[in-house]
Amino acid sequence: MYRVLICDPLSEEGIRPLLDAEDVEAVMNPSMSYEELLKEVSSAHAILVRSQTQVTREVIEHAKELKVIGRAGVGVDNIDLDAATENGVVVVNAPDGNTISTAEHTMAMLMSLARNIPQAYHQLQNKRWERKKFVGVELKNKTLGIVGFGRIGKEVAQRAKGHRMNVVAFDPFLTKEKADKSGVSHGSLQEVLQQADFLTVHTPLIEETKHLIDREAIQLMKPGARILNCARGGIIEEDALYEAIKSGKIAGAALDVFEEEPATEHKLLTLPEVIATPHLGASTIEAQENVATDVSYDVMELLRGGTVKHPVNMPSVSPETMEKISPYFQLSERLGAFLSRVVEGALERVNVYYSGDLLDMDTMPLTRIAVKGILQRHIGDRVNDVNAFKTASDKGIIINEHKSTSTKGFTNLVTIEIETDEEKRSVAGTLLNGLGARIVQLDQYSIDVIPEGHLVVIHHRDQPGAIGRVGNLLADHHVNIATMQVGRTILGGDAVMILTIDKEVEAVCKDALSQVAEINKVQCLTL
Ligand SMILES: NC(=O)C1=CN([C@@H]2O[C@H](COP(=O)(O)OP(=O)(O)OC[C@H]3O[C@@H](n4cnc5c(N)ncnc54)[C@H](O)[C@@H]3O)[C@@H](O)[C@H]2O)C=CC1
Ligand SMILES: O=C(O)C(=O)COP(=O)(O)O
Repeated sequence: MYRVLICDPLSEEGIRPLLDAEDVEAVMNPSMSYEELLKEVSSAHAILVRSQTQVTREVIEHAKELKVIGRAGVGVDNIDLDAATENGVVVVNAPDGNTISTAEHTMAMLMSLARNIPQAYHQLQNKRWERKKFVGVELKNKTLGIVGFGRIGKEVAQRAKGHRMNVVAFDPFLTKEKADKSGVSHGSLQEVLQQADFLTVHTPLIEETKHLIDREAIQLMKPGARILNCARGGIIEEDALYEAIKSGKIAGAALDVFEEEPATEHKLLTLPEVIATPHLGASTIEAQENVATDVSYDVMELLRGGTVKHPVNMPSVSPETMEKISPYFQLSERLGAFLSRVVEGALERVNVYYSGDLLDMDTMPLTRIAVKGILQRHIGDRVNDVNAFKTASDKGIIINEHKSTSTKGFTNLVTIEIETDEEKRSVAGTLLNGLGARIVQLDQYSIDVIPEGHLVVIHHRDQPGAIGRVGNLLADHHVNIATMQVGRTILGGDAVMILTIDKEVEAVCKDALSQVAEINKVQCLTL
C-alpha cells in the first residue's frame, strides 16, 4: 500500500484515479502545516503539492520511505531539488496543463493594466464615478517585450499578436529562425528592455533569473513603460520596481506573484499604479484538472515501477527509447552488481561499453542503472536511478559511457569495466533472444552464466581434480550445484569457475574452499 500525502488544494476530479486506486492510501490535508507535514511525511511514499507547500531539505530528510514528490504545476522552486536528488527522491511536475490558463491570465492582467480596470472598479465600489482619472492606453501598435519564450511566453505572444501588438522576445534558446516562425522579433535582453511598452517575464525562477529585471534593467526601459509578472516573484527586483513606479519611470505593474507569498502586506500593493492577483495564473477548473491528472499519473507510475512522463531531477526518456532499452535494464543492473562484488579495492572509474543493437540507442539510462547496481554493494538502497550519477560523482568516481563496434559475435553486448586503486576488472553480458540475460565474459574468460540467485566465483589453477574437489566440498556442506561454468585461456593456466547454487554458502564452507591447493580466491555473492 502506498501512502500519498496531498498537501495543497488539488482538483479532486484530477486526482480521482489516485484516490480510487486500491494500492493507494491517500492522506488529504490541503492546509497541512509545516509541523504536520514533518510528522506525516515520515511514512509517506509520495507527496503531492502545488506552490504553497515548502518541501525543504528537512522535510525530505524526515521522509524515510519517500519515492516521489509530485508538483501539480510547473514551478518547482518550492522543492529542494538537490535534497531530493541526494536522497534518491524523484520529482515530477505537470508542465503542460496550466500553460493556457496562465497565458490567458497574463492577457487579463495586460488589459486590466492598460485600462485601469481594477482601480476603476474599486472606485465604483466606493460609489465614485471617476472617468478622467482612468484614461488608459491601447495595446494596438504597442510593443510587448517577452522575456522567456517557453510554453507560456509563446502563448502570450500569439494572443498579443491578436491585439495587433508588436512582439519582441528574448530567450537563450530562441534563434532568429524560431522567432520568425512564431511571427515575433528576436532581440537580446537589452533590446527587449529598450523596445518594450509592456514587459512580461515568463522564465523559471533560478539563480540566473533571480532579479533579472533589476535597477539597471529598468533604467534601460522607456519612460512610462509597464511591467507584468505572472511567472515567479523574484525575477523582478521588487524594491527596484517600487522605486521606479514611485519616480514615475514605470507607469504601472501587474503582479500575480511575489518574492514572499502570501503577500497581503506588500508595499507594492500600496501603489495605485500596481494591480495584483494572489498567484491565480493556474487557477482555473481546466488547468487544475489537467495538472492534477498529469501528476497523479506520474506519481502512480513511479510508485508502481513504471516510467514517468515529466521527471524534473532526472533526464526524461522518450517512450520510443524506453521501449527499446527497457529489456536491458535488469542485465545492466545485474552486471554492475556482479562486478562490484568481485572487484577489490576502492572504486575510481567505471567504463560502460555498448555494442551491437545498442550502438544507436540512448543508453544513458542503462548506464545510470549499471552504476546503481555497482554502488548498491556499499550504499544499499540509498542509491537509486535518480541519484546514481550524483552519488558516484560525490564519491569522486568517474563514469564514462562508450559505444563499441566489438560485439564478440553477440547481437547486443553490455560491457562494464571497473578500475579501482588495486585492479581493473570487466564483465560482459548479453540478452539472448527468448532466453534472457547471460554473463558471457569475466575479464579474459568466456563463460555462460545466468546473472541471478546465489553465485560462487572461484579463481583457480587449471589442474586435474580442482573441479571435483569443489563439487565434493560443496556436497559435504549440503550445497546443491545448479550450474557450473569453467573458463580458461591456456591449458594449465589461471582459470575461473562460476557456480550457481541453490542456497547461500556459509562461512565455513567458503573457508574450506579457500583451503583447496589449486584455488586462489573464492567469492560468494547473491544477485
Ligand atoms: N502564476 C502562475 O500561477 C503560474 C506561473 N508559472 C510560471 O511561469 C514560468 C514559465 O512557465 P513555462 O512557460 O511553463 O516554462 P517553460 O520552461 O516552458 O519556459 C521558460 C522559458 O524561460 C527561458 N529562460 C530561462 N532562463 C532565461 C533567461 N535568463 N532569460 C530569458 N529566458 C530564460 C527558458 O529557456 C524557457 O524557454 C515559470 O516560472 C512557472 O513557474 C507557470 C504556471 C502558472
Ligand atoms: O505552475 C506553476 O508554476 C504555478 O505557479 C502554479 O502555482 P499553483 O499550483 O497555482 O500554486
